[in-house]
Amino acid sequence: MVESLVVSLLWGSIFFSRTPLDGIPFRKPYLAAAPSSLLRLNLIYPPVLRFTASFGVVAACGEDEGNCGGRRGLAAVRDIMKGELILTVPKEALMTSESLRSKDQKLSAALCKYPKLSSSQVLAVSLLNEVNKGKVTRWYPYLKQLPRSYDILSSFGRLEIEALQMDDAIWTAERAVEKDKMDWREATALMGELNLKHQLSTFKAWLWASATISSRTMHIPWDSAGCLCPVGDLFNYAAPAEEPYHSENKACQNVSPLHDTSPGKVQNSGNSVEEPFDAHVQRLIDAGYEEEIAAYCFYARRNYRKGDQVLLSYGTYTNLELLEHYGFLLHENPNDKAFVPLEPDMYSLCSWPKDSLYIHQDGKPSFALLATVRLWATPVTHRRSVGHISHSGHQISGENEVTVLEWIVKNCRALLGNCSTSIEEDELLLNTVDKIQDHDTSIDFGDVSRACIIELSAFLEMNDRKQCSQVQMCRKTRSIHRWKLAVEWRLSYKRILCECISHCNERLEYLNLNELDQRNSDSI
Ligand SMILES: C[S@@+](CC[C@H](N)C(=O)[O-])C[C@H]1O[C@@H](n2cnc3c(N)ncnc32)[C@H](O)[C@@H]1O
Repeated sequence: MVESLVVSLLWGSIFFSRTPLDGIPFRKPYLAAAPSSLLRLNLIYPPVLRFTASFGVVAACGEDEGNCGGRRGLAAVRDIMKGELILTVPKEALMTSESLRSKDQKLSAALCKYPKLSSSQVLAVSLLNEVNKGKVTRWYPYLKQLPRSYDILSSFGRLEIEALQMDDAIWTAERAVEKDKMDWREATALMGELNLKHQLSTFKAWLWASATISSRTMHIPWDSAGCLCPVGDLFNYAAPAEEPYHSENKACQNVSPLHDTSPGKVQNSGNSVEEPFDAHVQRLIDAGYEEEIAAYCFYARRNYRKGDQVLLSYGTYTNLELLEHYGFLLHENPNDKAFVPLEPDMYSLCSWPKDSLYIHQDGKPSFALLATVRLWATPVTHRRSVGHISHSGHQISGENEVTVLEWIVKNCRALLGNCSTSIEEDELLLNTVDKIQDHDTSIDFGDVSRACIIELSAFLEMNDRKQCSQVQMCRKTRSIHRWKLAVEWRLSYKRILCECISHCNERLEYLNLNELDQRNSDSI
């Protein structure tokens, strides 16, 4: 049996660091110092007292705001084996639209009048309605510890969106903002009927509710909006590691934010999962709702040492998707991708879905991208006869391959050339901003472009804290954080494009050498 509750909650400043959380252990001294107490966990939400847990809750809030987005996580209080059940959260402790409306007649009656609202809109209104109740709701302790603001794309302002630089990303961010605006407008009549306080009916409040749902809900079979799961929603993310690296089968990935946690785990009599796993089955199954015991169950996806941070895979995401749904990105994300704009007639040439035509994080073009460009680079009259070669992933001819690689290089270069700053300038911007934030005033801007200076000036203005109220300071801090996320995102994207250029150039060199060898041997 899983040992009974050994949980501690600690507020400290462990993760006030710019390093990604993924893989970084919590500092053991903090963990050792953490008061192991049911009482502390009880602060989050009383029913968690009945949870089974074999990890500690380590809270780390390092910034001037109370609950700043993603600084807390869960750490093991003892060694944990891969496959062990580490947390169960009973159904009655899950916050769902259904559980909220079943205890609130007014909400239930009002919702009946708006059958066209989506599940996410219903959950957002239900969440705001619960917050509106203040201390009288049984959910108050849980609601109180939710982050006060988020950094998902729909919360980005103009400057932050423009800092993404790439058209696709800017479009994604604008679409996210628009979607939230539309959802909010459609729900305003319902919120009016519920007499929500003015500040809970604003677009800002809607953004908060929508971001809470996007970044914290977990998949449940009976509601596509998912559920909020106290304590379970403190697990931070690690990209699915055992993912076959170049798997391009998107169909079974990325099912839903937050946690694509398909149930179906095989369990043996002790609470560990049978080994060996089928890597495919293992991929996204470290948590899920289990009907038989009516609880959300969390399993360790690997072995952990005492003090390690315990991580969960929410699914397979590119950095832009992580930013869109969760408000963070990974500096080393094996599932990151870059997309180059294709020629219009390329789409009609292939049956591959558009999102399979991309460049891998290591710079290699995807199978589908290569196959498509190979066919496109073939004279129209020959395409039918060589279609099977491109579809099997082989090069059509040396000449064709050179055209393909050169086309990819040209397009990567064009994308990089369209950006107002270079990779080096982005690195410099991030370093400079860190220095400014660390109060180091001796900054050498060096030889940078005008765009870089304009962006830096905008940042300095943002960072100007003179005569700022506490609220304005918080707003500025968030804005700077989002802007940095945008710069980090475009930097990682540009690095993929650069890797791709190097990869294609190496291949071109190899092909040229081969051709030279061939010519030499022909002439002998
Ligand atoms: C389900 S919550 C996890 C708990 C959260 N850290 C907290 O303090 O409440 C998901 C959020 O945590 C943060 N997060 C999760 N994994 C992260 C990671 N690997 N790096 C940075 N932030 C992460 C992001 O803000 C994300 O939206």
